Amino acid sequence: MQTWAITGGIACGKSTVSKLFAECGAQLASADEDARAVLAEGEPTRAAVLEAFGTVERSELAAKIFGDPDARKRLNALMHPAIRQRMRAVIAAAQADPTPGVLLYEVPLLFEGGLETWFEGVVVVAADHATQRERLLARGLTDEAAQQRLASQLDPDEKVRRGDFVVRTDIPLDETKSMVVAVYAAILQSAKTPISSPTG
Ligand SMILES: CC(C)(COP(=O)(O)OP(=O)(O)OC[C@H]1O[C@@H](n2cnc3c(N)ncnc32)[C@H](O)[C@@H]1O)[C@@H](O)C(=O)NCCC(=O)NCCS
Ligand SMILES: Nc1ncnc2c1ncn2[C@@H]1O[C@H](COP(=O)(O)OP(=O)(O)OP(=O)(O)O)[C@@H](O)[C@H]1O
Repeated sequence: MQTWAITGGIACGKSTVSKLFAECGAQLASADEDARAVLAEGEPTRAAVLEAFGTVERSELAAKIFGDPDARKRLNALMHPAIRQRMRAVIAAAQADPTPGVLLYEVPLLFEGGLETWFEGVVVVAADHATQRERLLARGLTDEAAQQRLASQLDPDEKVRRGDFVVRTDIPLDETKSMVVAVYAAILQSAKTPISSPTG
């Protein structure tokens, strides 16, 4: 199975676009879900975060880290090794799976963490800055909290430059869907051709 990453700025539409790829046949995994899993009851990372931050409550952690780069670095240092361990296991299982198809891993901080080399290619989900901000405000974030979250990640335009394919979401959903169908076909097409075929 091929292993591809999907990334993009906050609220650019990674989850929505991933679901559209799943409708095309892709299997999905998510580093955000891995991040939740390592904070589950009984996980060593949960105890370490609780000790360092006094809480594992998501909104409280968000309030502590998005406006404070040092705190964010400390949380990343506690959580990222465990998240990466889970990711490696999922990727290894997909690589060992001879079934044709694509595993698409949603990794918000792919380029920030230098993880793009783990994958055969990268799809970047993009929306303009105004759309991103609008979506964050619609989720109930204050203007300040939205700005902090936007500032805590690599510039989305830079992500677009580094991707193999781009899917835009600041356009009507039907057009986004058409882009996904075209990109999925191109990913399948890009599968490495065997050096020799059974027919020689
Ligand atoms: C701080 C937490 C508890 C806030 O949870 P909350 O439910 O409010 O947000 P959620 O997890 O849905 O994340 C939303 C988006 O925020 C952005 N984001 C999350 N963590 C970070 C971070 N450390 N640095 C920059 N952006 C981040 C990503 O774009 C992510 O998709 C949570 O984001 C977290 O555990 N972050 C640390 C782990 C991490 O780096 N996760 C990103 C995927 S590896
Ligand atoms: N053309 C479009 N394509 C995708 N999403 C769209 C489009 N138009 C509007 N949306 C909306 O934009 C929002 C994108 O949110 P989504 O949760 O997919 O983003 P995300 O990048 O996964 O967020 P986060 O960074 O918080 O994990 C959804 O509410 C979706 O309905």
